[in-house]
Amino acid sequence: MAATDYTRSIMQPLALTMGEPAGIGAEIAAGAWSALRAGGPAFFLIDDATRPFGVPIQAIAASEDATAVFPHALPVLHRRLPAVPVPGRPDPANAGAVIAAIAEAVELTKSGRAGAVVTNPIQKSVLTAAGFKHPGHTEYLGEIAGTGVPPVMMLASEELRVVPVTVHEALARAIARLTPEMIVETARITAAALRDQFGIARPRLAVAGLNPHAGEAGTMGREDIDIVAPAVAVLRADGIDARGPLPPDTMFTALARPTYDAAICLYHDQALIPIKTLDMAGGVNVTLGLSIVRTSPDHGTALDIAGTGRADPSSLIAAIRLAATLAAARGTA
Ligand SMILES: NC(=O)C1=CN([C@@H]2O[C@H](COP(=O)(O)OP(=O)(O)OC[C@H]3O[C@@H](n4cnc5c(N)ncnc54)[C@H](O)[C@@H]3O)[C@@H](O)[C@H]2O)C=CC1
Ligand SMILES: NCC(=O)COP(=O)(O)O
Repeated sequence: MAATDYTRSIMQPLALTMGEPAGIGAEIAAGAWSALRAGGPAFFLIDDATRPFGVPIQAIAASEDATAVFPHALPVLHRRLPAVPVPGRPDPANAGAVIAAIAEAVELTKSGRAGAVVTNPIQKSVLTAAGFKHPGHTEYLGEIAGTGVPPVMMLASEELRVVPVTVHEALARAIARLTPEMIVETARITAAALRDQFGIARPRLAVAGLNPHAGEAGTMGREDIDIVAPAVAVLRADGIDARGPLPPDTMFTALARPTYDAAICLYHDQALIPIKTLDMAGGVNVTLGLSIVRTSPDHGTALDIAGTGRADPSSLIAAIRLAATLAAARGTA
């Protein structure tokens, strides 16, 4: 599904954040390095270099050192963690370092010293308890790398792209505050990104309904008539190839998926359940509407298996490859 391919020779190294130190971030970073060291895009990890990684690592002093080190060792930009990480047991004492790694990766990318940001998963509740004001990376990145439009979450795999209009909030609140304008703005940003970053000349958008059978002509809820249909009309008047509201239970079938380039969904799980069910290992989270390229694996911190050696690095590898491709297309790599 990616529009262009990356070439290591023209790449700035990608900045990979530590994520939750008690999660699987270090393990999947090591797995991704093993898979990519012989020819994939070079990256460096912002993390505590004194931790065990299970692969050869080399502490680097600056991002510029990463590409030469990468074929031989995982380059680690050393940032000390206050508390020694224990797999499966997040320590709020490390929250500041986790957030600082995200901010540093963004600064390195903005200043041209890294090609893109790839984030390892964070334990959102731990950061919130430590005072972090944002519910996730997406919202934080909108603040520190925004472009004047809301940041938009897209999850992309070979078979499907999904975009939730509302993201990290209670379902009841998401439905209560949904407006046609929110759908239109999200869909416009998505269409622009598909055209400019993914190389799709005339993106086709499928807009999900909210209610069973997209409201069944208003007999199962009026939101599809009052909120979703007017948004689709505005998009079509704009010249965007948008359809909907579509019955959400059938729009992700094998027959339906090839008929659109992205599904605009109304809430987090309407978007993420189909893509994770189809391809948890190949799905990538990419933030649209930023001044930089940012991708992430589609999964979370997996505290239940951290430290067991069972973590699959496939989604992180896909995230690194997509970041490199998008950065090359933007000319930042
Ligand atoms: N981009 C990010 O920072 C994200 C962070 N999260 C956070 O992660 C935390 C845990 O979330 P959960 O809902 O439990 O989802 P999760 O994805 O961490 O785990 C769900 C299940 O999938 C398994 N799993 C996940 N990744 C795996 C991998 N690479 N290899 C093998 N098995 C894997 C886990 O072991 C678990 O059984 C939460 O705090 C959540 O907010 C979740 C998604 C994305
Ligand atoms: N479920 C996806 C998710 O939570 C990712 O959030 P973000 O940290 O990338 O904003």
